[in-house]
Amino acid sequence: MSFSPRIVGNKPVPSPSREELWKRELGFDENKENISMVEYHTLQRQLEDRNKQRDELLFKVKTLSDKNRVYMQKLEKEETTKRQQMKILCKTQEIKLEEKDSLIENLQSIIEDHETKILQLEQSINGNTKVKPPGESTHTSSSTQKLIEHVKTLQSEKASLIERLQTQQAEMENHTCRVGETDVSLQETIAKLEKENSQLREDLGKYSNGQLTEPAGPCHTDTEKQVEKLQSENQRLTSEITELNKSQAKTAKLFEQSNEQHKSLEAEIQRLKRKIENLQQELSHKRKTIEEKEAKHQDEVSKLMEESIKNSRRMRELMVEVTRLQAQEPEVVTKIKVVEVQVDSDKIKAELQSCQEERDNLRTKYDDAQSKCSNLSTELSQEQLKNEDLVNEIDGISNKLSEMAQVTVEKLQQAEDDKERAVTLAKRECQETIHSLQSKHESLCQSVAEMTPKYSQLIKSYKLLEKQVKGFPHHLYEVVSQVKQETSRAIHSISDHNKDLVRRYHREMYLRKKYHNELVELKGNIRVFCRVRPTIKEDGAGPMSQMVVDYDKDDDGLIYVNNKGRQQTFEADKVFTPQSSQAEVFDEVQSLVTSCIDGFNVCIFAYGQTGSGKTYTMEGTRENPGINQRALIELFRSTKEKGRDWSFTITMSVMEIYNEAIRDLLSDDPGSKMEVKMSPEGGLYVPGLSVVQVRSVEDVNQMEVKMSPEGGLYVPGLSVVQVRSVEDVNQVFAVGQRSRATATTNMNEHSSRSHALLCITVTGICKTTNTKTTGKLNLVDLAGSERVSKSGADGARLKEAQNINKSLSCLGDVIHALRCKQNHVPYRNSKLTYLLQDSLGGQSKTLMIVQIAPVEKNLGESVCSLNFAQRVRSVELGQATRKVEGGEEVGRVHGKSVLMHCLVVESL
Ligand SMILES: Nc1ncnc2c1ncn2[C@@H]1O[C@H](COP(=O)(O)OP(=O)(O)OP(=O)(O)O)[C@@H](O)[C@H]1O
Repeated sequence: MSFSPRIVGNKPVPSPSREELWKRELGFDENKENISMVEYHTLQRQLEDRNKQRDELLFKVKTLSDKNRVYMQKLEKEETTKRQQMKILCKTQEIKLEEKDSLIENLQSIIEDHETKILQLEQSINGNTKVKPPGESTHTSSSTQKLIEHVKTLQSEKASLIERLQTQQAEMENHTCRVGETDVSLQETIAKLEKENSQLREDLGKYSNGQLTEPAGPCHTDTEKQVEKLQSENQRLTSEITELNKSQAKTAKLFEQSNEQHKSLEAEIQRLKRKIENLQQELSHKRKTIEEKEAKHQDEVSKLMEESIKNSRRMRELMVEVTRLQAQEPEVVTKIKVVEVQVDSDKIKAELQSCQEERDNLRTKYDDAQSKCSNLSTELSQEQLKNEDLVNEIDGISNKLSEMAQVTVEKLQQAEDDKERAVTLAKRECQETIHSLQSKHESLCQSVAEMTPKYSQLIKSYKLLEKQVKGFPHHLYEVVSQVKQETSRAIHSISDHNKDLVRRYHREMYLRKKYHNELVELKGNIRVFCRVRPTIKEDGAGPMSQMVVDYDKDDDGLIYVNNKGRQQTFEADKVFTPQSSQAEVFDEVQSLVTSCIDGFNVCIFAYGQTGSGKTYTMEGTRENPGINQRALIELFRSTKEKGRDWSFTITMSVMEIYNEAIRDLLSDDPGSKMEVKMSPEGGLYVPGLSVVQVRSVEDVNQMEVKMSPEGGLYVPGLSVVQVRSVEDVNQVFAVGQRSRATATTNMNEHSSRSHALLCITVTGICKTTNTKTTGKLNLVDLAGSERVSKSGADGARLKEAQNINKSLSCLGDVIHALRCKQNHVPYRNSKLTYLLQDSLGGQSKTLMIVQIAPVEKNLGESVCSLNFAQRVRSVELGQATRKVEGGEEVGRVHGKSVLMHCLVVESL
């Protein structure tokens, strides 16, 4: 330690020595001798200890002053509550006393009234004792004595009640004195605590005076810290005080309960008072009636007395008169006088008699009065008895009142005792809690000392966390904004991708349509389907009925035929197995059928040997219709769908080719043969054929064909029926079937040896552009394709077979010529090819359904049919074209609009 000299003013002042510094540090005067190092250290230690003690004392003072404050508050509270309770008690007692006084006064006045009344009665009775019988007077005197006794007892009760009231007042005073004493004792304790407090302060002052030079900063901060820590303890103490308050509230509750009981007792007293009043009123009323009756009785008695006095006086007068008359003399005079006297005596006798009668009457009246008197006296005695009962009742009520007063006094006493007990208990509890709190406080101080480093550590971590938390929203905001940006970027990219996908999808859709159209156009060459019928009972049993046909699971265009141990593979555009339904078959031909609406010529053949299922595929059964009916239904549906922009007309003709002769199956004369002719304009036509639009079967049946052809290919006389619904179609089919059946002897045989044709023409006119399209759909159920050698026919059968073979081979030739792109296509070699010229040409769509019977015995024919299909399949017919009038494609197909026997008349 080194010190440099200080400059004070202009003079250098030497730096204080180490000893001086120590002295200053320890708070000694400069006059004190220098102290050694050892002394300094010991004094420093002592100073530290004293500081500690001072802190502790300060802390204690603080806690004590706090406690003192709390206790003072508690005491004040208790005092106020007690004062209030005392006030309430005093008031209630005063009210009670007042009530009792008023009651006593009332009773006294009643008694006085009674006494006066009794005295009056006694006086009145004494006045009448002369005429009354002696028994009555004794009775009245006994009743009055009783009344007097009752009054005396009431007075004694009153005196006892007054005594009780006085004792209660004395008790009240004692209680107030006791409360005052407790107040004084509490104030004394407060004063003691204040004294202790002041003493502690003085001690503190002493300590602080002994350490004047000591820096107060750190000590003050420590105490503050301790104070802060103890504030939490104070809170706990306050909670305990609230508990104490609760216990006090409990005592208050008890007090309230006693008050309630007191109130109920008061109500009972009130009720009894009312009852007493009622009884008193009744008593006074009865007394009044008695008085009235007594007065009446006295009047009557006095009247009777007066009358008896009057009578006795008259009697005496009469007697005197009689004696006077008897004493009179001489004879004449006496005679006269005797006569007179006799007369007078007679008169007097009569008078006497009347007087006696009168006296008798009076006696009877007197007797009556006596009896009335006795009755009245009995009534009076009864009334007196009643009075006695009332008096007894009043006694009982007063007894009850006294009991109740006693009970209330006892209860009040009990309540007071309870209250005192509760107060002492609360005091004891307070003391206990103070002790426990002191011990708790000590333990808390220890725990606080232990907790401080942990607390500082916690504060550190809290500050760190606070910093992190403060920074968290900013960080969160940053992250959220980043995520938002990323998500918006992702959404934008997704939406862009979606837009791209939509664009691509639209493009794909467009391309798909385009390619589909191109495919349909490419498929405009002859397409070949193969359909294998299921085995039927006609196939029989045995080795010849073995299945020789198999299919490829992966390729529905391949069919395998087991030809005597050698498996032959044939290709088709689609192979229908025996399990394939009519609907599945139609699904595949549907697009071809509907292309007829667009103005394409379509021809669908069913090719195959007899019994291979051609008719089943084309016509089907009633329950399971084939391509013919389904095609028409689909045409109706599609044309209806397009009906908003287009108006369509569907017409149909049904015909057959048998032995190279065309027959109109809708005609009235189906047997008549028809010819295909070319119109003068260069087309084929049937000379003499009437062309008319028919709308129903009836139209067909009734029509007269009169129109002459205007040119082009036509079948003269061919019936053309417009159909609008499936019902129309069924009717037309029925007519066709009927015509076919009537013309032949064996329908089955006939059907297998003739080609059945259903020609449907769909004419559409666009409502907006006035464009007209005409498409034809030819559905042909060919005759059986079996070879003549196999059938072994001769004569007519041979001719039939030859014609069939001819037409089928012609069909083959035409297809071959088309395949080889020969200049000449031999359409005219058979009626069938001639009729199907439009549908087999380069601008048409052709479908050949090759029917196969799957068993061993049909193997040869099946292989032949499949070979034919292979031949046909390889033919290239070129691109199909639409037949549109008023459009670009009209020129390409103009002049070929009339095919076979189908003549189309459009009424535009
Ligand atoms: N796919 C099939 N499912 C069920 N039965 C069928 C099927 N194909 C054909 N048949 C049945 O086979 C029998 C012969 O069929 P269908 O008469 O159609 O032969 P077809 O080739 O027309 O004979 P035809 O040349 O003599 O007229 C019929 O009883 C028919 O019901």
